[in-house]
Amino acid sequence: MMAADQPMHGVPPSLSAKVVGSFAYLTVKDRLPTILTKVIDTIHRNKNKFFEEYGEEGITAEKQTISLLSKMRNELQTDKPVLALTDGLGKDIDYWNQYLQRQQGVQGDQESVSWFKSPWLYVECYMYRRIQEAVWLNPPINDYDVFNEGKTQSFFESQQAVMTLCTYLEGVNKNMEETSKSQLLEHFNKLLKVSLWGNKCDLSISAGQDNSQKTSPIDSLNSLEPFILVDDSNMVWSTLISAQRQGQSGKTTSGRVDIVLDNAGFELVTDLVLADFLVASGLAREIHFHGKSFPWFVSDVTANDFQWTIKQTMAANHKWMSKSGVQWQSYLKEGVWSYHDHPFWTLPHEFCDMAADAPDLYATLQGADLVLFKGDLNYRKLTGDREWDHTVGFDTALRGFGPAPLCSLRTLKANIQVGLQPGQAMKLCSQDPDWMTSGKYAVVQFYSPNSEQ
Ligand SMILES: O=P(O)(O)OC[C@@]1(O)O[C@H](CO)[C@@H](O)[C@@H]1O
Ligand SMILES: [Mn+2]
Repeated sequence: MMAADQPMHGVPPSLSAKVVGSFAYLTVKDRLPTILTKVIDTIHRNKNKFFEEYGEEGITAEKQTISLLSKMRNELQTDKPVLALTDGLGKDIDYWNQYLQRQQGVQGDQESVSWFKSPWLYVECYMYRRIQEAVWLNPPINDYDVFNEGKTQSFFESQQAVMTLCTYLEGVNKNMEETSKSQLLEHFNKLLKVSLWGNKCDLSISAGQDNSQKTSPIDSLNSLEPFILVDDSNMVWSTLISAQRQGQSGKTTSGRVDIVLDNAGFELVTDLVLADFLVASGLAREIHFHGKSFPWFVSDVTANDFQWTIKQTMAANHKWMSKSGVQWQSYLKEGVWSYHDHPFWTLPHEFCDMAADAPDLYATLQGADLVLFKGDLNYRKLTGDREWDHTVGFDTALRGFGPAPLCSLRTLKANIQVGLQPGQAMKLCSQDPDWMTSGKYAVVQFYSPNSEQ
């Protein structure tokens, strides 16, 4: 395993809070402590609930969890060394602690692996793992999701947009038989872009503030088009088409699409709608969703969020929304859709380490005809969260990661972006200095290991 920031020929250094004034620095200095404070506040506000459920034991657990979290906030703010994990509960402990040791090896003995001196990707992931450690160490509240309130609220606040989207989906699916290939392509493009822009709605960039979708997601697409900096959607389409095979009976079968999910709330609904369309249109035979095994980066999808969202959609008092929910539930039941999680998704590793460090997950992804990676954090892990030149190819930044044809659907919320045209970044910088971190711009960036020379 390569630890982040390891000096390697031709590979740029990791983004880090050690660059004072950088986005990484501001995140570690301001956004992460704000998120921690909100977590502490949420646990405290739920004190009565814990008491009602568990009596005095619940209160003791609440106090101890808060005390561990305050201690961590203090370590962060005073740039203390990153500590080894001690909960002994997760299957991931050895990976985290080995990663810390390697990081120490990279930085050398003179400099400690501390919050502001280490790679941003590492310390940011580590904070979420330590939040989970604090919760896990404190039964009986150890299955409490500290981000649940924000995720459910963001779902309810996007109701109007969800209804619009499900109504649109119904219109598309109802006429599927008579749909020409060019109309199908048009629908595909729209729903792929809806899923792309759904990524604007994460709660980590806003440090937990409301960031839900209020306007019609379909109507906004045209005006958002100029903000897509790289648009490889035609390659996603051709990958799906070339995965289609003629069976012996003359029936066409299509490929398997894996979606590496990002946020719950509106973004998840956009992903489910896209997945529904892919299956209903015959562009995909099977969808595998990949989520997180514990609460992560404020709004990321866990198994619980996934099931809850489908149940809520089914129970909605809106004809097309509930119809969609019922359909999704039956796709799951029939195995056309499936939900998976793997500890690797909640490790700090760059994806180029996956083949060596999580060979089982790598092999799973190799079974897909197309893997869609949602969101900013997945993009950071795809590209290693490094100071790449903006004109470096996506394939170069992937550094050998390529289990299957893949595509990143990401709105830009961290200062990393590869695969741009010469001069494109400079122009953006002069027009809009925050272009990499505001979530206003997006990319649909594709790579296929099959097209390697
Ligand atoms: O992966 P997501 O949900 O699109 O974004 C997660 C995110 O908000 O978290 C970090 C902020 O701290 C940024 O890297 C990134 O923008
Ligand atoms: Mn996220």
